[in-house]
Amino acid sequence: MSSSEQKRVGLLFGSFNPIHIGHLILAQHMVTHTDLAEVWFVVSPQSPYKVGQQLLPEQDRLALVEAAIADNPQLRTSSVEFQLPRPNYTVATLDELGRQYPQYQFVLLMGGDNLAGLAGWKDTARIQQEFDMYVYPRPGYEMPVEAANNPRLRIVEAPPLDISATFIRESLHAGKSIRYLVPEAVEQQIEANRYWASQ
Ligand SMILES: Nc1ncnc2c1ncn2[C@@H]1O[C@H](COP(=O)(O)OP(=O)(O)OP(=O)(O)O)[C@@H](O)[C@H]1O
Ligand SMILES: O=C(O)c1ccc[n+]([C@@H]2O[C@H](COP(=O)([O-])O)[C@@H](O)[C@H]2O)c1
Repeated sequence: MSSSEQKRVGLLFGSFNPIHIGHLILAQHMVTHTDLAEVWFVVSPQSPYKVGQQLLPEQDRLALVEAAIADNPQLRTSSVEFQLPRPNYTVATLDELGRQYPQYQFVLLMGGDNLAGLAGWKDTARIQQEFDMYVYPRPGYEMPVEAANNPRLRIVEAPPLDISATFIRESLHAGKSIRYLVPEAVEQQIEANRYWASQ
């Protein structure tokens, strides 16, 4: 199959601790306004940049992502990293997905904050050579100047959203509502399980 015939699938890697509408709007924007047929949310049990941080167990984070996208056929979850060594280096996951799905062409999706840290990732040069990357602007993060020199990188102009999982966890710790910051099904699941509850 030639590369022009392959289905293009966007991969949004993240801790999703928890998933929020920033992730969902990013994914939907990419599926609607680019050549991607699908976006997969790849839940990372352990980001190399979050070692030592308290994270909800990965199965619970995955369940929240599944609840968030259940009614959207263009969005999917992937738990491929659950079986891979930790911390989860994205290059290893991309190799594994390439082995499992040779029929797809994968594109990396990320927010501007992750692009700013990309130079410090494992095998950055190989990732940049082998994969197209679509970047969604994130308030507070300038696009690095080197980004302009990468022919495989595309900055997708999209409405910026100043929403983070950190803010959601802090709101829950403080006993504040997270209504509209996450889908209703996610809010209900968080409440029912008292994730990040104040006491
Ligand atoms: N509001 C947003 N705008 C653009 N990109 C975002 C936004 N929120 C998350 N992303 C992107 O989604 C991916 C996964 O992010 P992650 O799961 O770390 O969420 P987060 O909100 O940044 O979490 P935390 O606040 O816990 O660090 C990253 O590529 C990140 O850049
Ligand atoms: O491969 C790396 O070196 C690497 C370094 C930092 C982050 N990542 C991945 O980037 C994704 C978002 O990470 P984070 O820390 O913003 O939640 C997550 O899937 C991490 O595994 C990957």
